[in-house]
Amino acid sequence: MSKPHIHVAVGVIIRDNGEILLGQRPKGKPWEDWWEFPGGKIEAGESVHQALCRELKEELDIEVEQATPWVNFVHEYPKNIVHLAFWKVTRWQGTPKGLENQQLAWTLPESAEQLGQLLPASLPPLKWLTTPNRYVISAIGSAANAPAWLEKLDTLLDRGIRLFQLREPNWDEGPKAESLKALMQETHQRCQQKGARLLINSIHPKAWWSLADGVQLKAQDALLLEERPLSEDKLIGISAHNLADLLYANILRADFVVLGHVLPTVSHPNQPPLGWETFAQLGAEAGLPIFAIGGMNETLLPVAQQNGAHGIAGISGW
Ligand SMILES: Nc1nc2c([nH]c(=O)n2[C@H]2C[C@H](O)[C@@H](COP(=O)(O)OP(=O)(O)OP(=O)(O)O)O2)c(=O)[nH]1
Ligand SMILES: [Mg+2]
Repeated sequence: MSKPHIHVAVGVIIRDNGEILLGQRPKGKPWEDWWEFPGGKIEAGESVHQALCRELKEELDIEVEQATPWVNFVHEYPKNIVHLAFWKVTRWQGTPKGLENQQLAWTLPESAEQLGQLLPASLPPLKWLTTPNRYVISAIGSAANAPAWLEKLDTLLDRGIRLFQLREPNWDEGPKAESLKALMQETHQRCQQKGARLLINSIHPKAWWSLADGVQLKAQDALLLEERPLSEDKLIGISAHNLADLLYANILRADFVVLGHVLPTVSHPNQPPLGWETFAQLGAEAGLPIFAIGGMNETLLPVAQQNGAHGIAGISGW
């Protein structure tokens, strides 16, 4: 017999200091005592947003004021298949109370598992939450431009950017040059000092990926792989342009996807942009956090998030 599908609206309620709210499932429900994000089943005729607001009122007595779609994630349990629509809730009225006699706890994502066992499908969001939401991509070109790049890097680190990508298809000595490797190592060291991460585009040698914090795979390079190419402690991003790329990112168990280009951009003048509507539709199928790329700048981060993005990525615009 085929398993039933359950559609659930889930609130990832986030305080300004990064803490999230978890609740312990009440006695008598399936998975009693396991920790989860507040939320519950979407009823017939309800939108996800309506279900989210209703569930958070019923379970916590809060009124949602600001919420954005984040990741739709499917998980197969022994008895059913759950479709979890994770939404970020960033503003609400009232103080959460356990109206179903459930225990509640505020915790940083990295400490959440100290509370006790979390539902299996609720573990991936803890890792996603540690992924920064602004992703800066290099375009340095040559060793002569290295001082200007390092100065820009320091400025961006000071501004709180915590995710970078080295991507130098047009490096004057070629993308495998020793001069570029040396600059990669200097860049990585400066990132490490500030707790930022540096990914290496897959046009560069594979040996560099694990010297840094992981890889950003071009879509066609991802398709050549059969499994996740690096261990869980590294980050894997995949550049996607269509639904097939997104689904393949899932198979490779990537950490996130960069999807675009969303708006017109000088780097792809002859290809039509996706636009926000298509971005949102495709993103809803990804099952992973998504960065919007193409014509982005920081003022567009809220727009991107309203359209389901985890964050924004780009070369210029910082
Ligand atoms: N709320 C929530 N549900 C989750 C999470 N992770 C996860 O696998 N689930 C699963 C467990 C359940 O099978 C389903 C949610 O159903 P539920 O029992 O909470 O639904 P509900 O609040 O509407 O409760 P009820 O009225 O049906 O008793 O989704 C999570 O983080 N939060
Ligand atoms: Mg519930």
